[in-house]
Amino acid sequence: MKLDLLAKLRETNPIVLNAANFVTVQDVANGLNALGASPIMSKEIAEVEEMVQMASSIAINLGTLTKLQIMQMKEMGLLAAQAQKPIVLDPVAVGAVNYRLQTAQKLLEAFPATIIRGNAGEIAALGGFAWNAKGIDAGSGSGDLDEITRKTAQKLHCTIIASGVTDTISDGQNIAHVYNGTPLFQAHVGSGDMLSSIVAAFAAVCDNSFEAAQTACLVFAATGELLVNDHPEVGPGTFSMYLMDYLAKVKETEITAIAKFD
Ligand SMILES: Nc1ncnc2c1ncn2[C@@H]1O[C@H](COP(=O)(O)OP(=O)(O)OP(=O)(O)O)[C@@H](O)[C@H]1O
Ligand SMILES: Cc1ncsc1CCO
Ligand SMILES: [Mg+2]
Repeated sequence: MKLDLLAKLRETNPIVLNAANFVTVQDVANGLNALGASPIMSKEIAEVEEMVQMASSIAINLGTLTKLQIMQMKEMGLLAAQAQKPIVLDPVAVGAVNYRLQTAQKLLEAFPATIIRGNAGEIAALGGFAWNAKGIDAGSGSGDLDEITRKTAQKLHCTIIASGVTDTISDGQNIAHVYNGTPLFQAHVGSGDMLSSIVAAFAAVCDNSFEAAQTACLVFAATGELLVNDHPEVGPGTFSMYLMDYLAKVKETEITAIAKFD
């Protein structure tokens, strides 16, 4: 686990360009900013070229897509791939909405994702595995998440993160798990969107996408766990306030002290 990437991220302050969804856009921007990256959001195709040029990595979120936005996302992905900048895709609800699955597949035919971060229902859908996804939530399934994650990474030639109680990460060969977290992440809509953009921030400061993905998952999940340990009274509202505070101040040593991964 390369936790020293957190200091590198804060020193480098990488610009992360986001095609965000309109539900959680502010949490995504504030989460990136609090952690030490520099967020910028865009949905205008005319500015894509300049945006990609200035960005260190990009995060494409399918949460509230429109036909116009899909065109912009495709252009963003193509230009980022040409410039060899890391591309993170968050395939929101592709397990529940067929149009979204087809859109994600078309985008992935147009450009390669470096890392795809979704919940179990979303990753299973991309990999072609049976799962009962529920809207934006993971839903339920009985498949082996290690196998689903590894095979989906092989199929799509990228690093895959299947997040949840345990985050499962694979580059198609290796498998890693992050066991930290708190159920309050589920009570806050957009935890996954924040994680995807934070994955992009780590990918901006680390050439190895598998390592960047693991570190991002540990930093985010452990930060949530630390804040709940310090403030056991938090509910969904105060959790998200504290999450911003803790993303800004969390130290590598504090994460190391509670880290649970393999
Ligand atoms: N029950 C849980 N216990 C501990 N951590 C959790 C739990 N559920 C989710 N997490 C953590 O929440 C973060 C977001 O992952 P999640 O799988 O909930 O994304 P998501 O379903 O895409 O969320 P959203 O749609 O709200 O953006 C990850 O860091 C994950 O480890
Ligand atoms: C609730 C919701 N609907 C579309 S995107 C989104 C935020 C979680 O991704
Ligand atoms: Mg999600």
